[in-house]
Amino acid sequence: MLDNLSATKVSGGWHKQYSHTSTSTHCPMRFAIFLPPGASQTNKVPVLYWLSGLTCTDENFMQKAGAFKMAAELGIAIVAPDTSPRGDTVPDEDSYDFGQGAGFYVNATQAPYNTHYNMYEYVVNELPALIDQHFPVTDKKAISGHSMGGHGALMIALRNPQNYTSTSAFSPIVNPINCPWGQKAFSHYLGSDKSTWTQYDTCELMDQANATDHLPMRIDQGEADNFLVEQLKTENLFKKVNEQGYPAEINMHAGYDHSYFFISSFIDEHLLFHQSYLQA
Ligand SMILES: N[C@@H](CCC(=O)N[C@@H](CSC=O)C(=O)NCC(=O)O)C(=O)O
Repeated sequence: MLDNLSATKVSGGWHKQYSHTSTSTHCPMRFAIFLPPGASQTNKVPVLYWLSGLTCTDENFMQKAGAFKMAAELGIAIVAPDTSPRGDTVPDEDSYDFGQGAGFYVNATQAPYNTHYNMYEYVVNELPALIDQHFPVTDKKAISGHSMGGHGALMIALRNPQNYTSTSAFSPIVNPINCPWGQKAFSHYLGSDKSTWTQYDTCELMDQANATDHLPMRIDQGEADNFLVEQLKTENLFKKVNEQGYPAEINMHAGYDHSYFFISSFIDEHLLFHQSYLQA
């Protein structure tokens, strides 16, 4: 059952927030959806799933990205889930890069995280089924995200190419098994056996991708991003894309940092990129 928390008209469409009890994360989960003008059961629209980064909820992208005007024009719905399970019964840690707000889009295997921290299952299966059931959407889906959410979007698209028409990311963590954010999260959620980590690593997954499963991919990265060298490791993705001949466009931008100022500067280009595949 969906509980409607808010409904706000914007750019001729509607921004709505919902809560529901999740079978994947065993707690109430919140998500937001933008429905463009005219979306109805007789005029279904494609969906862009947006995965946010560390510390975010369903609200950061919706309030800061400035995506509604273009999404309304193109007739694309946008769905933004929360970034982790939440609540008093959900294990947490007093840090911004692990625990609540930092689910890393994996299915945790280690106690005490494995009851609730199943964001991979939630984003890949449960949420799209819920959206398909309750909203006027077609079966065309794209997936995008920022930072930890960029990792989630690319990784999920690489593992489930049949589910999506295209994928994109802003400032993604592309090689989490080799950066401090990823190593901290994966060691707690997945345990010390690093062979279980590679299934959630974009660079590793690129090595395994069949050419027939390649998806159109776009990445935008700010050159003044404080996290670029230590955490995001975009250069490792450049190498993989070249080695594998993966159809990814990686755009570096002088002067831009890691913030939503950067995302809002290029979100229209990402929506237009996805539009060309969603409407094909
Ligand atoms: N130092 C910050 C780190 C948090 C941060 O920068 N979060 C980013 C995502 S980082 C990678 O996933 C973000 O999107 N923040 C929300 C926003 O609205 O800008 C801290 O301590 O908070």
